[in-house]
Amino acid sequence: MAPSPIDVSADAKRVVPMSVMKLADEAAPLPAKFLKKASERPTTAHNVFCKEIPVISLEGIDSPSGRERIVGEVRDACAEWGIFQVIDHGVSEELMRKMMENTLSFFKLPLEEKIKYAAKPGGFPVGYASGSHRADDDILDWRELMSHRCLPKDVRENDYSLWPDQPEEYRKILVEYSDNIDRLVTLLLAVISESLGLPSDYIKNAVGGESAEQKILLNYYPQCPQPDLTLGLRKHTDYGTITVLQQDEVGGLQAYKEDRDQWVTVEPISGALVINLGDQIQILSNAKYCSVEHQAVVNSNQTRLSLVTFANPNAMAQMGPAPELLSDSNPAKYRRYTFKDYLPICFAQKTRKHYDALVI
Ligand SMILES: O=C(O)CCC(=O)C(=O)O
Ligand SMILES: [Fe+2]
Repeated sequence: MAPSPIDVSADAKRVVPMSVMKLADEAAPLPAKFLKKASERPTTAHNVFCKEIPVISLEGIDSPSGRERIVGEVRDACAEWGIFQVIDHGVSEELMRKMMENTLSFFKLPLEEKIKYAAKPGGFPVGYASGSHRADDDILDWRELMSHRCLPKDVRENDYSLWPDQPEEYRKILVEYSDNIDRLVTLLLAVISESLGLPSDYIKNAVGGESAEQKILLNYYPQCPQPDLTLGLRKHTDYGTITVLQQDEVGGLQAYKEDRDQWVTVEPISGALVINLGDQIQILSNAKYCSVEHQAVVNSNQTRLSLVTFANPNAMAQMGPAPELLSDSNPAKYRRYTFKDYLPICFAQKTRKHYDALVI
């Protein structure tokens, strides 16, 4: 008997047990595999937006007074929120729109086509997955995802077999987007360095300069028959340096405001990009800044897309609190490590606060 077209390998079968998009079309009730524990279910709706999360214009970054304002606003946003939005950031709205269109076209392909790019289980997914990319997950997330290793360039070039050849412009647009977001990341790392009183190139150098890693993750959250009982993406912190997130107009990204014990929903602002601090900034800043816990909620009548760029250190980068920030009154809170050793901690430990494993 000819193998079924989706039966591409034992690994792929484990990673892509079903299409969440297809389940969404079949409507209620929510399959039990997606039922989150009561303590993990959403408490704030996808469309109740928090107006306090800072929105920072990067216009004027090249003038001394503009830069001073931006560094000050970024310092406050990092210390108070760990998440903020940027506008006037130099990534064109046309490119952002094309990325959204291409991503949507990819997810609309038949499952047989998407599964050609199925991610292997374990670690950070590379390729397509649905519900979860972990082989051992009991409760799944209500999302499909597609993910690519984009930088450094030699990694990207080795990875093209997992880059779809349709829609036609997918690869070209993704490369352009990757390069544009990388420029923005370089700028933001300079501003964050300055906001900590460090030289502009400090963090960029600490994470491996031009050898730093970039991954782009595309999330598709179908409409969900019972959104109160599940999540599009469970709560976590991002393990890398910083994350740049483009979301559509639906809303669903939520950040946990620890001092208020409250989940707040990030308002979708056309043309804006959301910036999340990752664990590496928390550790490098010796917890002056914190990586924010966040999650994605879903809703019953709209699908949602988010395009997420992770700027991570190079695997061999030596990470730890910046010695320049330490003193007798501010001793190191975390031990030093090689970034490649951080990932197994993240994926072995099912808790969200991976950096706890490094606390001195
Ligand atoms: O879709 C979102 O808004 C959140 C995505 C996210 O946090 C992630 O992919 O790490
Ligand atoms: Fe995240």
